[in-house]
Amino acid sequence: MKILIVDDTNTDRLLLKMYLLKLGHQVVEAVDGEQAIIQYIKDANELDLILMDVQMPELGGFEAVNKIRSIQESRNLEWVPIIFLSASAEADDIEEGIRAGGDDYLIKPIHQKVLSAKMLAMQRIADMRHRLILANNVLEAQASTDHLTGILNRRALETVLDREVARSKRFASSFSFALFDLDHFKRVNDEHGHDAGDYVLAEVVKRVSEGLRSDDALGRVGGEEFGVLIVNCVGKTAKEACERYRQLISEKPFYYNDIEMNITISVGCVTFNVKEDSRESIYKKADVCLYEAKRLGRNQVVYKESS
Ligand SMILES: Nc1nc2c(ncn2[C@@H]2O[C@H](COP(=O)(O)OP(=O)(O)OP(=O)(O)O)[C@@H](O)[C@H]2O)c(=O)[nH]1
Repeated sequence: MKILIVDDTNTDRLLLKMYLLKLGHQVVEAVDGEQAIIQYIKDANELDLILMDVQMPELGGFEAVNKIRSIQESRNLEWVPIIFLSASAEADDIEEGIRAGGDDYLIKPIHQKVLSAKMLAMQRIADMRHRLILANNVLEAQASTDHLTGILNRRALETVLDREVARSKRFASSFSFALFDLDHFKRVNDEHGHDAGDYVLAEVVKRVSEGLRSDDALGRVGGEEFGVLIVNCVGKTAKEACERYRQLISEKPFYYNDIEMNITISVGCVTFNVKEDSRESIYKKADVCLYEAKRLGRNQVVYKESS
């Protein structure tokens, strides 16, 4: 485990450090409450345990832990178990420590056997926490991914759009947003089956992805409808980017088993107006352009400066 020891008494801190090193743990040190807070902010994602002395000058252990817990909450940092170390065995002190945000309390001087037994228990908690963090990462990735194509799903694309809208408003910069939809896709399913349709959807994503720049984001917003956030790109250049996506789909046929299919897309694109647009308004405007592209005969791009 990576353990933060907080103690203003050098001998206590060094003795504890030597013992923990002997048990195979990694140790970082802080000599007072303030340093402990700084160290926690720096290492929150790596720390497995904090051992906190209670009686320290300036910022005492209880106050330091109180602050650590509120920083953890407000900055959404990792929870780390905290054990207080104190010469006082008073029930009131133990109660105050746990209320301040500590998870356990050891009375000094700490018997080596008690310490090593506690470390064993903490190791189990640390292992469980790591497993939970890993499982959570997997779940988060799954919750933001479209299963069929592997790109962002609608919810995740909206989150990316929200971030870009906020960035644009802060820096008075702009971006463009495109919605595209496969033309007469129902026919693919009807004539060649759902598997062929699924293949086409995945292949469309592959081809359009080739035309994206690294900061752009592509997401599947509906059955056969996709959204593209085109960053730092407005006007003629945005329209050209959409033309590129359109051509990547129409320029060569799709093959599924021995079936040849000619696929096209219609694209609606708008540029974000910093003064008046929101995520919802730009989405609606792109949708109106897409509808226009369909109405004009499909396989084309309709681009409008947002006004
Ligand atoms: N294979 C497959 N088909 C899907 C999926 N999601 C939606 N679809 C199909 O997409 C088709 C959409 O049909 P429509 O909304 O009529 O649109 P369209 O045929 O593309 O016609 P236009 O958009 O007007 O050009 C329907 O047949 C849906 O079943 C999917 O995940 N896989």
